Amino acid sequence: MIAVNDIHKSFGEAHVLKGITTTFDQGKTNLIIGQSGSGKTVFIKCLLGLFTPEIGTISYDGKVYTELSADQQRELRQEMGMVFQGSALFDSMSVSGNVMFPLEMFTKQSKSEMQDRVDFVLKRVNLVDAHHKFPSEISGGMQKRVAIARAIVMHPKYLFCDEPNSGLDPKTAILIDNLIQEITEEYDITTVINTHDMNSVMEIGKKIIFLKDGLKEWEGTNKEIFKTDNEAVTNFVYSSDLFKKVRQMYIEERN
Ligand SMILES: Nc1ncnc2c1ncn2[C@@H]1O[C@H](COP(=O)(O)OP(=O)(O)OP(=O)(O)O)[C@@H](O)[C@H]1O
Repeated sequence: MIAVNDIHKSFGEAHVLKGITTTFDQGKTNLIIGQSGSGKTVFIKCLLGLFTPEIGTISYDGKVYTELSADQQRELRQEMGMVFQGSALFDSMSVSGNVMFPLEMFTKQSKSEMQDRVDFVLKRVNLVDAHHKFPSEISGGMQKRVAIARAIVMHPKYLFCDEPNSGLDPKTAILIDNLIQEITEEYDITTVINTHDMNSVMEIGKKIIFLKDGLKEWEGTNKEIFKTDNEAVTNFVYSSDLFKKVRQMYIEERN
């Protein structure tokens, strides 16, 4: 579990995060949503330890990041997996090489141990015949699977995903969402996803944090977001007529 307590982050005069308090539960897909510029990326970078909040604390299963030694912080960061927007694979490395990279960097495992683990995670993300291919030779959806395999290869306790569905068609996006949710539950990972995808909100939003102007405007589940009267949330989530109709039908069905 990650506990965030009143964090503030500024850049010069710009006060970007203005006191956010929340928790992200283990074994759940936790989503951060909000308009462009609301502070989602800065928030996820604070969770990754890439930015240090000036005020407030972030603790990871009871360990407060800023109270750890440099070595302990490094160890904690090795427990974090990251799926970057656009996958961020190394173009010059094969699929297998990309997934093996963190093991080569951070462990002293033998080549055959590493290969076994790579084979296991690639199989887990349903990529069996792609080991020797290069990123440019596989589809965007397959690239995401490789990025997920690379993010979980070190058995992370925490998984962060920045816009995991960007650039994917709706059907592939659903498959990737489902994969992230399955992996989160199967390995009991605390997963935090920064997303603009309303389908993800509805389908895998076990906990949703809505940021507005650097503050937590609302939090709840995907069931509760259907019913909320919070105007900022409804204007954002139901900005399209289709979603407005879906919400209306859902409310009528339940009355
Ligand atoms: N390194 C930085 N230096 C100065 N200002 C920054 C920095 N990073 C982010 N900001 C500012 O913080 C604010 C929030 O940015 P952030 O990227 O977190 O928004 P976001 O919600 O992720 O937006 P989007 O959905 O478009 O990615 C913006 O006004 C941005 O200009």
